Amino acid sequence: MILEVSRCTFGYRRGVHVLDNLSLAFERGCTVLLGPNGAGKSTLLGIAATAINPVSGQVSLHGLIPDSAKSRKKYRRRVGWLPQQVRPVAGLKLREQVAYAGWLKGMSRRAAWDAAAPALDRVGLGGLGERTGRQLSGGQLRRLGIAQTLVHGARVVLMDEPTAGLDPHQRGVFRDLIGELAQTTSFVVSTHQTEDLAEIFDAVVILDQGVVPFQGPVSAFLATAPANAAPGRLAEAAYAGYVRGEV
Ligand SMILES: Nc1ncnc2c1ncn2[C@@H]1O[C@H](COP(=O)(O)OP(=O)(O)OP(=O)(O)O)[C@@H](O)[C@H]1O
Repeated sequence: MILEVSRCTFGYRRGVHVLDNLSLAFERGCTVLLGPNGAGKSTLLGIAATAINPVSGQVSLHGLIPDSAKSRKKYRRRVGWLPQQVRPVAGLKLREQVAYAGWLKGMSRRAAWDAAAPALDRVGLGGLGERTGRQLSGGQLRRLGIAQTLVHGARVVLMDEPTAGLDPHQRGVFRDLIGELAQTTSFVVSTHQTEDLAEIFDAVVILDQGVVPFQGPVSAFLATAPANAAPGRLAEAAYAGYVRGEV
């Protein structure tokens, strides 16, 4: 058990809870977070990243609870977050942007600068360190976002729809990268794309209207697909059996 969300409640409007007393544990490895639009996936990832404070409940990483300035800083270095939009920082070259991300997480300038080059290498952007973020494609920008989490040695990286809007080739590049990085880093990835699920992920969590109707290994998830489901669409068919639709 690595990243735990315990009895978390949160709503954007008074009296309307997106998550209500939700408890969930993400295991080591790659977990895909599925659910319909408005299910609360981004909210859950935001809480796990400590970008959103729940009204009640807490998160923890290997028992580390981010409930003080010091523990929050430590937690945020270990838990990276890739929000839906990775924004290039105006005027910064890629290595500078990655180093800046490390510095924001509390690394010294020197350590962040030194760690930025290998982080860019790991995501396949090593040769582009002199470019600025504005010169990158959508897929390269997502990879830059991952480098920004690797630079400070995140053990878990939370990603919110990282492949949305990417063409099939870039999706493939991204999938291969996650496969490689998963040797050393755990991932929780929210997505609406169910194809190729078994190739990338170890576990599935489904969130629907703030509750979790399924959590378990990919094989157990696919086994719940109806017997008449087409072989290439098992994940889609299994998913359809759990969700009630848009909120
Ligand atoms: N900043 C906000 N202010 C008010 N309501 C919000 C805000 N962000 C999200 N919501 C609402 O909270 C609910 C959960 O949204 P959230 O973005 O967490 O869902 P999601 O599962 O990530 O959806 P999607 O798959 O469409 O990205 C939705 O009803 C949404 O309209």
